[in-house]
Amino acid sequence: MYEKREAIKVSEAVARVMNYTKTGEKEYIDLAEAEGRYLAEDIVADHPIPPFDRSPLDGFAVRSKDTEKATSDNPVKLQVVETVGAGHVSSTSLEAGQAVRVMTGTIMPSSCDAIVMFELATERNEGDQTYIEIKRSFESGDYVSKKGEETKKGEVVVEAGTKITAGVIAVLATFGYSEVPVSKKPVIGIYATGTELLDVDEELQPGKIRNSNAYMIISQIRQSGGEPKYFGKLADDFDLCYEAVSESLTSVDALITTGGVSVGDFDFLPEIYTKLGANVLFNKIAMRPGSVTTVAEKDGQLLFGLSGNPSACFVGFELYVRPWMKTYLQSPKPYLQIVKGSLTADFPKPNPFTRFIRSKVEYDNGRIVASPVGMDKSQVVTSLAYTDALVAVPGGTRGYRSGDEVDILLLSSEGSKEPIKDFMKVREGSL
Ligand SMILES: Nc1nc2c(c(=O)[nH]1)N[C@H]1C(S)=C(S)[C@@H](COP(=O)(O)OP(=O)(O)OC[C@H]3O[C@@H](n4cnc5c(N)ncnc54)[C@H](O)[C@@H]3O)O[C@H]1N2
Ligand code: MOO
Ligand SMILES: [Mg+2]
Repeated sequence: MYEKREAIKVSEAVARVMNYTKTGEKEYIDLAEAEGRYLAEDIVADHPIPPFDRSPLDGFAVRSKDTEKATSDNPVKLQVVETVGAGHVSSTSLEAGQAVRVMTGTIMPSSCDAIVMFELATERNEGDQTYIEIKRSFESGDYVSKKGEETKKGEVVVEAGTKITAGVIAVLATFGYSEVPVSKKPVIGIYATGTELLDVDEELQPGKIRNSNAYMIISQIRQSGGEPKYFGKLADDFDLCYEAVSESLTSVDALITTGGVSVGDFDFLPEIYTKLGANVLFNKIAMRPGSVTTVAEKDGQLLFGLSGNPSACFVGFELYVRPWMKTYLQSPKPYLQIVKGSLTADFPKPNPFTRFIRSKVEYDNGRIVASPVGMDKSQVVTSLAYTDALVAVPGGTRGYRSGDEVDILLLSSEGSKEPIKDFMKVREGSL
């Protein structure tokens, strides 16, 4: 029997999901494997950077007071008594009128307090002695890269929840993290439901289509920092689906199903949630695509019932699964980043529900513009290939014109700490 569903707002649906956040445990992994993972701890500098006063130039380490009187007419002459490369420590205690030849990165010789770059010194040999002439004075500290000038000991250099990029890896290596504390990846189970589904390597048959959603979701989970656990596809059979869903819950942090959440005769997810005794957080959202996206909770574990329609499934993941996963990974920015930019094409459809137009963002004269990438229907798959943003057209509007300023949800940005609020309306009347 068909049951009418109450549509809730997108912001409310996200908030209900986020009432069930968890954070992953900490584990240690090899630095070389750490890219793309999320830090489980603040990284605190256990030593200053630079760790010692050093020369930032190839040149000569000098005692500044020896250069006090140097001018172009009256150059000061210093004797070069040693050459030291980075990694070595000067063994000389300098006397007045002496200098040490040093390379970039060399620890400052103890009795020197300034660096004169090669370009500012004239070198000459007299017998077996080398001398330099300097035509200007140097202050104490001139051109010395001071210990701790970049980072003081005890400073937090990277915060917990940060995604590990090449730059973070450089910092971790600097501070000796051969093993990196990261949040365990949330294990997200996936079931694709539908008797019509073929495996990717199967020939098409009448009435059947290939299962694209499972592979799309696997990729979305990885992109959000999680570990997909694909259980396979299920034919539309209640007992089969119930058993499979109920059994899988023991081995995952959350479960995604795709398909079978609407009101069709073979849409079994709603009944499965009932039989499991799960609490349905919502089963209708005032959005397109993905209005039938359903989320249920059993003993604190979430079951994301994404739509079978590919675009609806894609959008449902980005809006509801992703922030939950990012919070598991301790990201301080779990929500989708929203920016304002202009639309490059008319979008004349009236919208009772908020519409998320699959789009691609680009920069035009320094401004962000979003171009819709294909047919705007829930069942469409091909437009997803170019989608890296969703343009939000709020419910109650009569469509937008090219050039209108709109809210753009960026899918390839790390995220935002601000939860989704109501989207900006350009106009309420007809075009
Ligand atoms: N009477 C009504 N009918 C429908 C409503 C409604 O409100 N009243 N909602 C429509 C909307 S909106 C959507 S979205 C779909 C959602 O359907 P389900 O989530 O129940 O998904 P299915 O019925 O299983 O499949 C829908 C569609 O998607 C294809 N599909 C399913 N799984 C996959 C997959 N893994 N890979 C690729 N494509 C998949 C499936 O073949 C169907 O064509 O319901 C509307 N109906
Ligand atoms: O849930 Mo459907 O995708 O809104 O079209
Ligand atoms: Mg259905």
